[in-house]
Amino acid sequence: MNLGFPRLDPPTLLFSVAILAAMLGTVAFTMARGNIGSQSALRYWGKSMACGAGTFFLWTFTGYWPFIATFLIANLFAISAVPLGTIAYSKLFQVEPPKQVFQATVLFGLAGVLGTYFFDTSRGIAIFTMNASLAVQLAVMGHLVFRHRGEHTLGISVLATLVIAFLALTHSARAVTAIIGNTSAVIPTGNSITLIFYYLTFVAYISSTSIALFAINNEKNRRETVERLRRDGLTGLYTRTAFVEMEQEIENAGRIDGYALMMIDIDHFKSINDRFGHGGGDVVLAHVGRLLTNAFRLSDIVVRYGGEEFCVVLRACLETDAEKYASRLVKDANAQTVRLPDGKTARFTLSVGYASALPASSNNTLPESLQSVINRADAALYKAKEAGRNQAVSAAPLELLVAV
Ligand SMILES: Nc1nc2c(ncn2[C@@H]2O[C@H](COP(=O)(O)OP(=O)(O)OP(=O)(O)O)[C@@H](O)[C@H]2O)c(=O)[nH]1
Repeated sequence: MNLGFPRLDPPTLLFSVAILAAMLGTVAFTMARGNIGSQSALRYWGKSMACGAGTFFLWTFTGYWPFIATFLIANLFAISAVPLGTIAYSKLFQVEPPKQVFQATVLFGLAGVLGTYFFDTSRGIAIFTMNASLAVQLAVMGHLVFRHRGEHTLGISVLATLVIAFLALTHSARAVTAIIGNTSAVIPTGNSITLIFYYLTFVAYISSTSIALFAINNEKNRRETVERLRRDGLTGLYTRTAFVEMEQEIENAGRIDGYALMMIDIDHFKSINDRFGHGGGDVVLAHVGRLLTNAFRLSDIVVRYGGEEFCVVLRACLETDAEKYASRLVKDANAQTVRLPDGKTARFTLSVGYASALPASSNNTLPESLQSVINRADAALYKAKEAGRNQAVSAAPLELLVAV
């Protein structure tokens, strides 16, 4: 049995890497069709892989095809691949890509190549500008992937970062050797162990970065789907089921910072439905959903609790602030007019019952359950309705309820 290492020859490897990059690019373009949210990111990734495939494919024909293709165009593809890939990651992470860095590196990299092609300047300059630019581009990409490594995609993100960093170091080393005198032209199809090593690193690069991008995209889709299922279709607010799932988290956070809770109900909503039809009522409900979303902080939890009843948890909110916010909400609702699709305008008022849950550090001995706070706010809402609606009423404190 021969246990020797199989012979890997650079031309076959080059061709195989080109096919692998083309395949991964095709997968990205195909996935882009079904991923509305990440369409642009996946398309950029497809373009990046296409550039990679183009570079390696053209290098395969070094010596057979014209120099303009195997040198000039191949290097143009090579210097564009990493920026396109980094833009793909930026789109996925919803951050601004460092466009100026890419413009500068593309121009710098190509300057040496154009010099060699048109003015016959030293190959060493082209080797330096291309490799130095690629090293910078890869460093930027690696930094981005590492900075946004998610909890669920940690392993593949770290692996991709390590491979990107290694490739960046490889290009830096080549740039340095070009400065200190090794300006000999590299023939991509030449038989050298260094080339084989470089191409294998490239296999690791395109595989790990593609898998990382696809995995991050999957995770993003999963999170968005879960989030969508937790939202009410009409108002976009959390559903009651989602609210119940947050119970433990609200109670735990409340023990440290306390919170206020409001139960909010649209007054005489049945008559709004009677006057404007169920569709008109739906438009008013959606309007109230937006009003509540805009009225509170992003960290607060706004829930469609029932048909025309809403619940808001105001994190770390003092009793006096809760009173202020509840009164302001009632006042704001009074000032609203809702334009309906048939041109009519509807108005509405709100009744609010609010209660405060104190943090564990205050005097109360046993922390109050979320359900108990809801019950107190609900009782206050009932009082607001009884007192004539269109007003906010504070709930009886917990101690008083216990004493009764
Ligand atoms: N358009 C629409 N109406 C809904 C929806 N869910 C519940 N409703 C209606 O909301 C109305 C609630 O009526 P009630 O509970 O009697 O209360 P109200 O008329 O608001 O009176 P008060 O709460 O006492 O001020 C009912 O007519 C329900 O049919 C919905 O998703 N869309």
